[in-house]
Amino acid sequence: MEQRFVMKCGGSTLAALPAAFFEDLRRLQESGVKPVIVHGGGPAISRTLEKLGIETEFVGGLRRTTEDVLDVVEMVLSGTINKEIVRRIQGAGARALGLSGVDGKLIQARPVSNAVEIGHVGEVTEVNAAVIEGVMAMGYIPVLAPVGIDDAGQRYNINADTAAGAVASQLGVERMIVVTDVPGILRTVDGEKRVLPRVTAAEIDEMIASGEIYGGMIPKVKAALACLHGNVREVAIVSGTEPDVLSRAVLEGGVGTVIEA
Ligand SMILES: Nc1ncnc2c1ncn2[C@@H]1O[C@H](COP(=O)(O)OP(=O)(O)O)[C@@H](O)[C@H]1O
Ligand SMILES: CC(=O)N[C@@H](CCC(=O)OP(=O)(O)O)C(=O)O
Repeated sequence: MEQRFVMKCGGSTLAALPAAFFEDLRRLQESGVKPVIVHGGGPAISRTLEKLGIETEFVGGLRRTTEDVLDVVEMVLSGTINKEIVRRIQGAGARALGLSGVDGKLIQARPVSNAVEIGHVGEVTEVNAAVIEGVMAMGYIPVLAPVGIDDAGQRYNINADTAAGAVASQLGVERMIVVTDVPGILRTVDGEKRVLPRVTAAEIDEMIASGEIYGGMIPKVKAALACLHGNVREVAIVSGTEPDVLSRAVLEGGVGTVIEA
């Protein structure tokens, strides 16, 4: 079986991911499935900025990224977090290769349209799929930090959901699994919070407008809607602490909230 998928691993859930999560990933890889990981690390970036006394703020869900902030973003994402995930995968007995979007120009980017206001934040223009595929062909799980680069060598801070969606599109995988700290998109029905098993683009628009989808869930649903074309036919938003969540989401489907093309 040759089945590929992109997994986005959110900073909100990294510390809570049990060893069993990475063992599940190893078993999937052993069964012939090829994962590509794109990770976040927003909370760790915020903690480090705070320790260094550098102010940080989010504008429309994106971190305002000055030159000083960019240094910390790269240090934390491409260094600490990227290597932590690589170590955990290796600890589970699988092979992983950690890279950022700067390495081999894996994630090429340009400034977002409101860059004057929010600084060095990027949007993806191109993903070097051939190198990612080469890493997979060697039997390694690519682990990508969402720092992008342009032809002039400028680095960009890219939201990890956006970067994962772009990687999924360009690799043409069938599924993207967004691993986070909630079991899916929640909606209050009869005073009770419930996970929506499926959600349409129209419902997403409605829930953003009503404030039922807010904060860090907004870039996830936007990235999902943006990548659902071509081969990408399903994005699942799942919790990383549910047993065997990855293998169930990849092999069976119907886990967490599913957004379909
Ligand atoms: N409708 C919703 N259902 C579930 N979570 C939501 C919803 N709207 C907003 N959220 C928030 O989105 C968060 C996940 O986004 P975020 O904290 O950015 O995670 P990550 O680091 O995994 O990207 C949840 O913890 C929750 O606070
Ligand atoms: C531009 C922008 O906001 N970049 C994010 C990159 C990390 C990220 O997206 O991490 P999570 O997936 O854990 O939220 C940031 O600086 O926090």
